[in-house]
Amino acid sequence: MKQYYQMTGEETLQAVNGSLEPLTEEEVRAHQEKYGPNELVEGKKKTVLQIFLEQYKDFLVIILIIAAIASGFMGDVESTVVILIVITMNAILGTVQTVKAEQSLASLKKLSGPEAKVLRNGSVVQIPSSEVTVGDIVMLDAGDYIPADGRLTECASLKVDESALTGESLGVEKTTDIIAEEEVPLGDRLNMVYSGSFVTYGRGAFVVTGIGMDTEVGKIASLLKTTSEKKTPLQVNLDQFGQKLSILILIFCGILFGISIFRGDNIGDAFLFAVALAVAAIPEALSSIVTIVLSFGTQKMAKEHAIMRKLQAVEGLGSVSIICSDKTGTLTQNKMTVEDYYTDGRSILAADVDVNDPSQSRLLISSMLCNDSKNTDGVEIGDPTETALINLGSRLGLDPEAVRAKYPRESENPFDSDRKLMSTKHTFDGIPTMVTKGAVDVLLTRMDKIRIGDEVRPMTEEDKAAIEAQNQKYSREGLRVLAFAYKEVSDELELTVDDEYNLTFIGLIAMMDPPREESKAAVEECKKAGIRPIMITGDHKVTAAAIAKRIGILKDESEACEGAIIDKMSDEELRDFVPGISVYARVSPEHKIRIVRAWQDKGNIVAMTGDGVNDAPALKQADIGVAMGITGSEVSKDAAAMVLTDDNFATIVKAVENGRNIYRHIKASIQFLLSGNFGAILAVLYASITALPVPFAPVHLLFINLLTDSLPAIALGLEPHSPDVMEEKPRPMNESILTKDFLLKIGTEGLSIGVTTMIAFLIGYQGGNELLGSTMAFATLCSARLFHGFNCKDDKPVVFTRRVINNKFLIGAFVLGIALITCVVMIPGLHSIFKVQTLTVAQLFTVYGLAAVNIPVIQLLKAIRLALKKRK
Ligand SMILES: Nc1ncnc2c1ncn2[C@@H]1O[C@H](COP(=O)(O)OP(=O)(O)OP(=O)(O)O)[C@@H](O)[C@H]1O
Ligand SMILES: [Ca+2]
Repeated sequence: MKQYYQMTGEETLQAVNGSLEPLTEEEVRAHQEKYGPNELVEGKKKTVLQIFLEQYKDFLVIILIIAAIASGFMGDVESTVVILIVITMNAILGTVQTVKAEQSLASLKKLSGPEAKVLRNGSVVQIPSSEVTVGDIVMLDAGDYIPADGRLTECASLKVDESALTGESLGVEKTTDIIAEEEVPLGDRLNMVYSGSFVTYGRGAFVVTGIGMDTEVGKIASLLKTTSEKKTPLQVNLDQFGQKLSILILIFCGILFGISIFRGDNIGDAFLFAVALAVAAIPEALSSIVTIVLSFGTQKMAKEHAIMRKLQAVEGLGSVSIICSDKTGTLTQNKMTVEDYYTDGRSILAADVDVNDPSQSRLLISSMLCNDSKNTDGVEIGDPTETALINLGSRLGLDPEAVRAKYPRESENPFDSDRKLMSTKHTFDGIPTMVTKGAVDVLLTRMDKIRIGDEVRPMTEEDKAAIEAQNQKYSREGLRVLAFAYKEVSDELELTVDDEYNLTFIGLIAMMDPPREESKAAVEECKKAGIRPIMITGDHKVTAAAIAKRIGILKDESEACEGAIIDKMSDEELRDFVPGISVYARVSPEHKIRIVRAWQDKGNIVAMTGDGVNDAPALKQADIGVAMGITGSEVSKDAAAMVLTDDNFATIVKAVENGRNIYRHIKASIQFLLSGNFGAILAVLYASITALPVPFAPVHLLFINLLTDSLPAIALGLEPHSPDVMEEKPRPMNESILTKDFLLKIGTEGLSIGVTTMIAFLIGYQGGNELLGSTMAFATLCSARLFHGFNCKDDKPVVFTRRVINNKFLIGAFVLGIALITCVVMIPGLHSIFKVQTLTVAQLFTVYGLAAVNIPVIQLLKAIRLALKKRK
């Protein structure tokens, strides 16, 4: 059989579609059914049952179950049953949380999945790559990922990076020509494109011949390692801490067990208690709390237009101290309108452009031809710089499609932001001509003639000075300026970038791109939060500085520079240079990487935006690479940690706020769990030192730790976000979550909980009634920890403010927990199961009272800690 590369594009289309027409709706559906989704099959997903069983995986829980069953055989069947029930309920709770977290992460993944442009019903539409099917015509632009394998049908300077498949790191130049040979290796099939590679330059289109596992990458996909979700730095940190803590707790429980035996207690009971204490006190849930809080937090962020592609980055957001942002579209609206024309040595308001004036009409027509944008009934497709140009034409009565039909494009050099130029070839009145547009400073070096009216003459120094002066004038007003030029060429010439010399000047077009309304406030917020905003743009320095001044990024012109100036600097020099600069203009992607690195070397966490295909390395180098969801290339999105669905600078700042909040909530949740556990251990320790009876039965500890404590812990993770996180400085990047301050807090708060618990025990035990003592201790410990949830909401005293009641989950967890513990001690039927006795109303209120004391005491501790901190 003939291979696709041995056929023409048409033959291929005929072969896969049975016709030369693009697929119809029905054919698309039929093909999707026949070939399945365009996806690489990933490793098997865990079932809910597997997740449930994993909850029991913990070694200690298994020991506990064995101990409980053993003690059941020795007579205490009720304890056994209750312990099993409590553990099962805990496992169900864990399963529900895990499944929910996984679902929300999966939906996040879907949101940030790759997209492709295909021809459907005669127009180009953007669809998820997974919906591309065999026979589709896919359109390619620089920066697009190739979503499937296929035969090229159209090719304009198309270059493709196929390194993922062939290892060849240089871009491969593609053609549509037939290849006659047989058995051509992958890398030499120049008329084919393959899934997994991406376009580095130019444009093209291809007909899809293979999707999903039938593609060349699909065939090697089974060889590729599936990357499992990496743990975040915080999780690694917590896992290590958890391990150390577990060892300490196990040693403690071992000693306790020894003491009990020494005292002559029942070995079985003592063992069960020691294991239960270990299970209860070891915080094995720490790293899963992080996952849960992150998954809910990222969902909130997605609603606020920031999609996190890497979970690890959420923590990093809180440490960001530098945000490097694009100008066009991110700080500005990217809604351009033409303000001014400059030709024949004078400037003309856009509204006054005269289509009958030879120079003005030449400029207008050139601007519509050397242009890839479209405006179909108000729907703009393409670069706003270019839509602005055709919109002006339409307003002046020239239909862009009619103009393009009259002077069809014969050849082209696509725009790229390194060259800052674009050229197309057309025939005007029988004369083949190349039209070039681009940055004024670049074009000025390429022009040697000027056209005034219908006359062409050599360009003088005065002409150049006049053009440059006009450019400065526009730029100072914050306008974006493009220059236009042309050159007569030979009929058969296929354009290359080497042709863009010896041009004839036609004129300038100045466009307005107003700053976004929210940019100024966001810049201010950054500064308040200890974050330095920096503008990095491809645009002209004067334009960039004018806009930067308007939104508060720049105070003085001296803080603006051109990217080229850093070419001459060594890395050390650059490090000393960057603090003085707030605006980098005419920047190339290589400059971006160096600027990021310089700031990182100075100990900063850097967020950097990027949209182009060449920005991917800078996005990867930055701690938080930020891609543009609307205008960004697929390659840049793939390299980024975060994608903005509204391309807005203010969204980055909002994401930082969310990141800081999420981190704070994780910390609160951990503080809650650890201080409560510590309180319980202190109570047990006190009893064993003073030779009092053990204050709790095993089921008490399990009840608290596995049931009533888990809900407030999650609720604290879902605390409403507070804007005051933006009043703090960025968190130092390698600061461990377990700072001395944090451990001190856990220690003192645990002490307060432990003391109140033991007071309750002693009150109940007064008359030697062990059961009453342990009932009161159990009920107090349980309630105290529920109250303590409110203490953990904030570092500052919040309890006497309205914020105390703003978390409905926490209130719900509190009410439910108090109701449960009250039922346990007040319903006689539950007593033998839970090893408690009925409390009198007075005793019950003693319990509540002692538990509640933890609020004023701990709030006072906070106030003292804050005061001490201030004095320092
Ligand atoms: N479509 C185009 N055709 C020709 N020249 C262009 C085109 N778009 C931009 N330019 C020129 O190239 C320069 C760089 O453009 P580029 O897209 O890299 O950055 P930008 O959009 O101006 O700024 P930012 O980097 O902030 O998004 C522009 O200042 C302009 O002079
Ligand atoms: Ca840009």
